[in-house]
Amino acid sequence: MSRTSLSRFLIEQTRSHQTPAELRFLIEVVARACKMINHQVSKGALGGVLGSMGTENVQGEVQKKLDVLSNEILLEANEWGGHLAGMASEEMDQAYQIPGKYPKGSYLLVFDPLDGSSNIDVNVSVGTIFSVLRCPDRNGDEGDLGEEAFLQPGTEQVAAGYAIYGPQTMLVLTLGNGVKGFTLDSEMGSFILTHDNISIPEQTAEFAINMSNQRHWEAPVKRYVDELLQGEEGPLEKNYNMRWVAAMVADVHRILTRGGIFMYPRDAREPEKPGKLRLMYEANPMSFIIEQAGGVSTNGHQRIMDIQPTSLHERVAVFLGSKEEVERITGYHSA
Ligand SMILES: O=P(O)(O)OC[C@H]1O[C@](O)(COP(=O)(O)O)[C@@H](O)[C@@H]1O
Ligand SMILES: [Mg+2]
Ligand SMILES: [Mg+2]
Repeated sequence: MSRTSLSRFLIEQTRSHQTPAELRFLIEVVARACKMINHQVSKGALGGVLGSMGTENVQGEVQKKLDVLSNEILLEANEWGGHLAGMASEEMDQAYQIPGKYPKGSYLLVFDPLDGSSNIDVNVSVGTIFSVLRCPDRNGDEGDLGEEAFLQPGTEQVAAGYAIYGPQTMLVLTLGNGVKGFTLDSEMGSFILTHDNISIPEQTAEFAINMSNQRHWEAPVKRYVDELLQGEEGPLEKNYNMRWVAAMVADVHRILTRGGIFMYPRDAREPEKPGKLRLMYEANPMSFIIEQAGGVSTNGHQRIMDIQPTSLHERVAVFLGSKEEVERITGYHSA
């Protein structure tokens, strides 16, 4: 059987003028970093990588050892080989400018180095999410690359992807022309194309939401989930199943595989924040992938990828997945 590795797929993309060589190298470097993170994650207690660092990130969340280690792996790999102007991450207060390289690199890399990190210590799937933007032309200004360069709507992404470290390790990627899934062949050390043209069914009977927050939700979300729970006897006239892995990567991966709707709405716990998930390095890359697979992604009011970010660590409400259900809950927000 002839197999297509990620490298071969990317070379073909470049040959057919769909992906500039520089972007190809950048994706290769990110994929290599994901393999290294996978290796660290899989060591578990044997590698002394479980547990917390005793530090907090800029968002006041306790950092796990693997959050910090994964961030360092991505930074180090891309600093030297990534064709980048800068990087930004969930685990860093400020954007990071590639030393001495600017303005050579044409791209910006934004990432959540380890998503679902509360799952690490209980041996449940986690992942890495990334998004690639073009570095804006700064008209010869060689000063510090500030946060503003990164504040681009999701529609400006040139690539997005995630790695999932689960029973199988996979890399799921979009370059803006569909979604491909690659499975890590750990004996060969290569990602192999196993899921060509991933597409999400328009209809679904499966939802994902953290139900423990129900009392804090806004009225449209309460109404929608109440209708889901009524099943065949309710207005939606079918029975729904529920799943919640507590790692966006794993919940989105399930939706790409068999459909579904994922919701992390804003709620009354922290009313000043418009949701829990981060726009730049969780919601935007996942929305790009979901849309490229034929799904829909909104914040209840508008398409997530149309939102103009105002800060690096901005949060957003997220409703994404199968078209019919995402459009239904989005409609309830304006009813
Ligand atoms: O624990 P909760 O509130 O259900 O939140 C789960 C959500 O939080 C996240 O874990 C946040 O990601 P991080 O682990 O990168 O902070 C999402 O992946 C997931 O959907
Ligand atoms: Mg995350
Ligand atoms: Mg994280």
